[in-house]
Amino acid sequence: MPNRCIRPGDNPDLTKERETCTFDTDELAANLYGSRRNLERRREISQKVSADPDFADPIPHEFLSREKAVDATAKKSKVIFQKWKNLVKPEEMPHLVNEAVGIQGFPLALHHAMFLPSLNSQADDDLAAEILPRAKAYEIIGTYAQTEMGHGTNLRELETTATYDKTTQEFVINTPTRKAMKWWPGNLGKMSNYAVVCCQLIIDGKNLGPHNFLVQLRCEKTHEPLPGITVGDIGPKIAYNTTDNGFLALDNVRIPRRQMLMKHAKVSPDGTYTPPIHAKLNYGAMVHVRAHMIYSHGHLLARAAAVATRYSAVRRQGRIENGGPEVQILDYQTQQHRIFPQIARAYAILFAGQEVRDQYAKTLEGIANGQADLLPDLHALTSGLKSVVTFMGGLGIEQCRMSCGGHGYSDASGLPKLYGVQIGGCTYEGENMVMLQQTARYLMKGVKWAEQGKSLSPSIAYLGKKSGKSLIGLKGGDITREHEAILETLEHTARRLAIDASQLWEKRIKGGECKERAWNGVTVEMNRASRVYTRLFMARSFHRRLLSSPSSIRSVLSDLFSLYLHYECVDMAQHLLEDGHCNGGQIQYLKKRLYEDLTTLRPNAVSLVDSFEISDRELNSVLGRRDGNVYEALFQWAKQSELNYTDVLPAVKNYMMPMMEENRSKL
Ligand SMILES: CCCCCCCC/C=C\C/C=C/C(=O)SCCNC(=O)CCNC(=O)[C@H](O)C(C)(C)COP(=O)(O)OP(=O)(O)OC[C@H]1O[C@@H](n2cnc3c(N)ncnc32)[C@H](O)[C@@H]1OP(=O)(O)O
Ligand SMILES: Cc1cc2nc3c(=O)[nH]c(=O)nc-3n(C[C@H](O)[C@H](O)[C@H](O)COP(=O)(O)OP(=O)(O)OC[C@H]3O[C@@H](n4cnc5c(N)ncnc54)[C@H](O)[C@@H]3O)c2cc1C
Repeated sequence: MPNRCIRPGDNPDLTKERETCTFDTDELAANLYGSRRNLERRREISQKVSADPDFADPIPHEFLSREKAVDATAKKSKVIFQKWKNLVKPEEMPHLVNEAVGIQGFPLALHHAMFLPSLNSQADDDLAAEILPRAKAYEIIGTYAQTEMGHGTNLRELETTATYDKTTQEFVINTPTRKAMKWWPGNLGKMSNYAVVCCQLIIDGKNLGPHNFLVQLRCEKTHEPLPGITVGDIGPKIAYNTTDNGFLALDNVRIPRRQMLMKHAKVSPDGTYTPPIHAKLNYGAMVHVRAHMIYSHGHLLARAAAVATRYSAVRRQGRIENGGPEVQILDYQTQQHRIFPQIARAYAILFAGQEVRDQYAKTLEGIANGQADLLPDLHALTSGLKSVVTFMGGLGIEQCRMSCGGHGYSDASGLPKLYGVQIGGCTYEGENMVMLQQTARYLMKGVKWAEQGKSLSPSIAYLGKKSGKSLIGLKGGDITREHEAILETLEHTARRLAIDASQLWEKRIKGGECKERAWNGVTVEMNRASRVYTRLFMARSFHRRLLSSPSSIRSVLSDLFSLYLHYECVDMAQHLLEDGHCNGGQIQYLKKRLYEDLTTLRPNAVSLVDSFEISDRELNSVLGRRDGNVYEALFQWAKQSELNYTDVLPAVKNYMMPMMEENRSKL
């Protein structure tokens, strides 16, 4: 089958892998990216970025100091948002940014991810008309400043205040304590001159809760902080080090009334407050990022899987049979068991990410027409997905890293940085344990609605179904029926965990605890229920994609889906067994099927990651390069280390040599 990755001069092991492929890699890539046209555009952008001298890197970012890396990233960002701005569609921008600057952030990341979305969805018409054209034209750079040093999760206790002064029709924005300083917002430290700042709205001494305000932070001409504003960078982090996550203190800074984001909640000139149609519409920018980060985190896992798979095809180490040749490490069952589930999960996350983006768009349409009824379902789903996907992705990337042995520990592999970026997602946009509880709240309502025979939205329709016996392992050789049997078992498990958690909660309440304390006593079980609900959604979403896929890729997607389901079930075996819905024999059957899947997928493994269609530049990994010529490239990469600029380092000359000399002279 055609695999356009085959080229002369490639590592022969990798070429052999591509020759055994049983499907059209372009067809799968086109399906993944929505159409042939989208795939072609993706390639076009990759090629043009590589050819643009403005994006050339004299040395890899890994060897730059933080300051130089920030500088290089800003320089390229200017090229993107001036020269390239009109050459790509908005939906192509993330790919362009990944290609041109990489994954560690850039000066306009938060401008795009949260500043513009906040203004778009929360500013009233007047403010939007004034500020949006300027923000969209990059005349100003903005960010989203919500988290404080003392509070990130519990937004109700944020301390920054916006007190309305009727006499001047202004808000006075103030940071009352050290721990009330805004702390963490991306691009706040050095790049942004404006921010949407989340503050407690105070009118006539009454606290009306967190609301968003547009605040200018720096002079548009000099970029110096304005009077009353203290702002800076919070320092180096595990990753995202080209992002200036920042701190901000506001000392009674006055802004006009109309700079409150008043599309939903409003304050009139005389100080009358009008609440929004849904109390949490002020949190819209977070829902926006949660809805979009699923897909981008799927892509991070896809990259790691691509690196580990390609490298494992070219790396030869050890023998499986005595006297045989050294084998490709991809032939070890343990290696396949480490890596192939990550390929399947990456596809699953990407498919789910695309579905949830569509659901987000529909919810926004409703809100624009005054209807927020789809929001609770979306909030539950995005909260669950962001938590499950970031955690799964982190584990998956780490498995991929370890599967590359020593070279996986080197920045040359690209894997340590991928991991650092990925796990940031476990914390930002709501710490995972906290967001899973948001999902659980919705599930608890769903359990009650199901008991009362009320109609349920599609994502929780399973709560209203009746369980039959698990048919796993009992349906013979028909793969379609086996998929259905597993999905039904997952539905049962998700339902059972939600009902059990609900009963545990009720029991504690009946035992005399208040609802909230009782909740804290069952949150581990609540979060389990949320995870399985989310994993069920992901499995269903993958299944929908399989059923709608063209026949040319149906077979490979079905193999991948089988592996996905078998792996998920074995991973969740405890839940399947706990209530006796499945028995030990069925789990053994699932394991046997999983090991068969590894063998089935082996000939297509490299081609499956080729279909992620990630260019060498974007992948930024010596181990994962398309041509597989890793050893020479590793040496060339290491030679660029600044420690190699000279044969004898000053550190050696000044300390080690004198020490050795002194020790020698003592003899
Ligand atoms: C676009 C591309 C993206 C690519 C990635 C870009 C990379 C950028 C990198 C990083 C950016 C990072 C940015 C940030 O981190 S911004 C800061 C994010 N902060 C958080 O997420 C804080 C988490 N905390 C909360 O969201 C809330 O405080 C809370 C939900 C935990 C609790 O809020 P609270 O006001 O106390 O509400 P309740 O728990 O009492 O809930 C009441 C009710 O409201 C529902 N609800 C809560 N939130 C929402 C919401 N956002 N939308 C809809 N509904 C919501 C909640 O479920 C309750 O419902 P009920 O049970 O029916 O009563
Ligand atoms: C890379 C990165 C980028 C970020 N970018 C931004 C940004 O652009 N803008 C912005 O405003 N913020 C940003 N943040 C901040 C981020 O949103 C917060 O750190 C996050 O919401 C978690 O809040 P916290 O730090 O207060 O954690 P905490 O709430 O202090 O969490 C600490 C621990 O307490 C637990 N915990 C807290 N509350 C509960 C609860 N109710 N139930 C059970 N357990 C609980 C948590 O699960 C966790 O284990 C960023 C953070 C990171 C790491």
